Amino acid sequence: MKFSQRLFEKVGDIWEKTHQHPFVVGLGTGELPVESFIRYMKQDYVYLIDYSKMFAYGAVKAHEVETMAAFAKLLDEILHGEMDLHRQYAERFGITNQELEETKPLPNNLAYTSYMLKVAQNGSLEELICALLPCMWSYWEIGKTLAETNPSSKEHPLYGDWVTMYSSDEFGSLSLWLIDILDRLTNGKPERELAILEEHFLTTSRFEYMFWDMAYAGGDWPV
Ligand SMILES: Cc1ncc(CO)c(N)n1
Repeated sequence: MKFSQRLFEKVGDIWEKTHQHPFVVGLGTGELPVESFIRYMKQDYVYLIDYSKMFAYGAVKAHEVETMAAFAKLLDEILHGEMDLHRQYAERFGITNQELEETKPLPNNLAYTSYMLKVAQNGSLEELICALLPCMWSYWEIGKTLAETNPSSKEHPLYGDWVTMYSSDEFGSLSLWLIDILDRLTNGKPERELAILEEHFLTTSRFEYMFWDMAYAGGDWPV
């Protein structure tokens, strides 16, 4: 079995719960309260600033020039493509770019990005990919599922752009590219090393769920 298949099976229950989360369901039906979406968009913007740095670290950790170039290109695409979606949404709500950038991360967001960046700084390329992959892969799964189960969700006046971006083949190709690198790097690795990689994938899959929960319900510092 390919290692990516093993990972996918390992997090099956967590990802299923993510698909059933009221925030995710509400994005598809259009019934998500707008306050939750605004909180999500602001939190996700500062998340993406750290997330984009994962690709900079990817270029540092890569073993081949072609892989370095692909990570560098993706860094640029996140800063100018994916984050444009958030800037456009913000503009509709009268939120400036400065306000977006100055968003204080809520505890779950901070914990999530700190974990990912720690793995990127201290770990191997395989570890970095395993910490990063649930982000893009689970979003693609969500985008595709929403577009399939609610065919009109891509047309929704507010959430349609979100569903369109994350269900796209272009976005999906990022996951497929990382999955392919990971399967090549892990081929023949001892179980001891694979278990560490699996743990990163499991941890960031849990953080993904917690991010939806935070976006939906808040979850500020208790004191
Ligand atoms: C929290 C989170 N995970 C994944 C993605 C997909 O890039 C995103 N924008 N935000």
